[in-house]
Amino acid sequence: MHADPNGPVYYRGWYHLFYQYNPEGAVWGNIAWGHAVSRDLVHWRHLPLAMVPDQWYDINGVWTGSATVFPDGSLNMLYTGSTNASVQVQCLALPEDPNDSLLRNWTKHEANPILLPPPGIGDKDFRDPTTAWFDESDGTWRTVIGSKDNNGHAGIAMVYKTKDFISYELIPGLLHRVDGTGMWECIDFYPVSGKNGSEELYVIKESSDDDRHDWYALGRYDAKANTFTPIDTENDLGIGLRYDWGKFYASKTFYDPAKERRVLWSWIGETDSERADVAKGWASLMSIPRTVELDEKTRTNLIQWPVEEIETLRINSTDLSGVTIDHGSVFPLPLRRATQLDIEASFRLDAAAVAAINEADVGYNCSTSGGSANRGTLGPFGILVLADGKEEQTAVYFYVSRGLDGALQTHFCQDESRSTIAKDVVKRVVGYTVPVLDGEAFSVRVLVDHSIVESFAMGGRSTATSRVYPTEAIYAAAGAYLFNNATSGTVTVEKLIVHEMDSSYNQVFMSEDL
Ligand SMILES: OC[C@H]1O[C@@](CO)(OC[C@@]2(O[C@H]3O[C@H](CO)[C@@H](O)[C@H](O)[C@H]3O)O[C@H](CO)[C@@H](O)[C@@H]2O)[C@@H](O)[C@@H]1O
Repeated sequence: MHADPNGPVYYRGWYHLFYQYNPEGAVWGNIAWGHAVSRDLVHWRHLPLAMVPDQWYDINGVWTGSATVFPDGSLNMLYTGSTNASVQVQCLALPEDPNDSLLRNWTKHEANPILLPPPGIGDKDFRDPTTAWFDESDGTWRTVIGSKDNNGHAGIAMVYKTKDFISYELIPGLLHRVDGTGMWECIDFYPVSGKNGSEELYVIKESSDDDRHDWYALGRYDAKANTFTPIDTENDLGIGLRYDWGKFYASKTFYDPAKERRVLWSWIGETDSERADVAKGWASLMSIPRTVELDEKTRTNLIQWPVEEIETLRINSTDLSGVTIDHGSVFPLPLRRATQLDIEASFRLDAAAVAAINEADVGYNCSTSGGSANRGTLGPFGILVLADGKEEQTAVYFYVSRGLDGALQTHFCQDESRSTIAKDVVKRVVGYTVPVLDGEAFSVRVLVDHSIVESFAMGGRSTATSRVYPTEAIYAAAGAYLFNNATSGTVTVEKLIVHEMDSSYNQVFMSEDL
């Protein structure tokens, strides 16, 4: 099985993805670093393991880490080792041959471990160093390490400074702390642009060991004071914004200098049983890589979007724009094949129906309000994918409600409850509210690939990823449908373009790939 993406980096023409990997089975354990490379983020070649647990300081696992690229183009890797006594320590690894653009062999530094848990921090609560950044004020590199403080069950982020990546000094105070959020795994910390001269903000992300979700907050970083301050305390880290409302954990970003963008990857685990993983001999996927930007229109959230290279897999495209769907109806899409799709859709509600709802409907919640079967005045409406027209379907939908203040509120949800008739599968309805600004249509992009649905609402303001295991809605029996399950009003499908997607076969690296 594989898990967390590690040390993603662009090096000498190749995108590198390392990842937590158990070479010995389909369950977590014996953690080494798997390694794959790509020229385009779409076609991948597997390389031999980059690092294995072979030293006393990482014999219980070569855990998560990050790459740092220096101004001269060289790079290093910081990672967590789980020692022979299961203490979490930080370690340094360097490419054995910097001229090898494939970065096949790594040397663990002789000074390892280079950092031990500081006083007051549990031996098992000190892991996952971030990519380091350079602080001009004192000429040191800074890296963040996540932990927890049992006093208040707080998640905490500590910053270390170093000149040589061998000796470190803990900067007094904490970069950030939020009570009640528990251990912060796999912290990420990076600036997001201020385009058009607007102020740059910072993103801090933690993977919550308590609830296994990736939470982020937007805020300001004061390097001198060593503090991150959220722009909105109600959306502080671990309590407000999530990268994705579905299955999405231990993610990591890197800056891609080739295309001047920040790219995000995540571990998408299985939601069926461990027994099923063992039977099939593998477990988990990596998400489609996503670009991450600040939403300049709202400045309250990020925008995530599949990297543009994914579009090279588009084959047949069908334009079905302009359809109107009446309330209480389902419309089958005339597609040749519906197991691998990239769907671009936008919807407009009947203005009269919107004006007609006066009563506040504040209690709507994707997870607890009955999913796509529960009918309201303005929703649910959207798309059914991996659907056989009978028993199996995954619904991707919007539901619009009116708040106590009279304003409309839009929920973007993904309903897995009918995704399979198989037992022993976790099936939920996931999702949350998504900002929709005046005049905007309800837009969604849905990527479907047999057992995964990755959806991006409102240009990427909100996303939801579901692992699904259809047993009937497969191959030729899988279809896609538009639906409007509202009790009144029509929905006009302003745009609907469905692209069939080609497969991207990933193979072992061959010399001719060079
Ligand atoms: O692989 C270690 C790195 O992965 C991270 C984040 O995913 O920690 C995962 C974590 O949980 C794994 O082990 C659990 C069993 O102990 C298992 O239940 C779970 O499914 C696994 O993902 O690994 C440690 C140690 O077990 C545990 O505290 C974490 O939750 C990351 O923090 C590690 O560097």
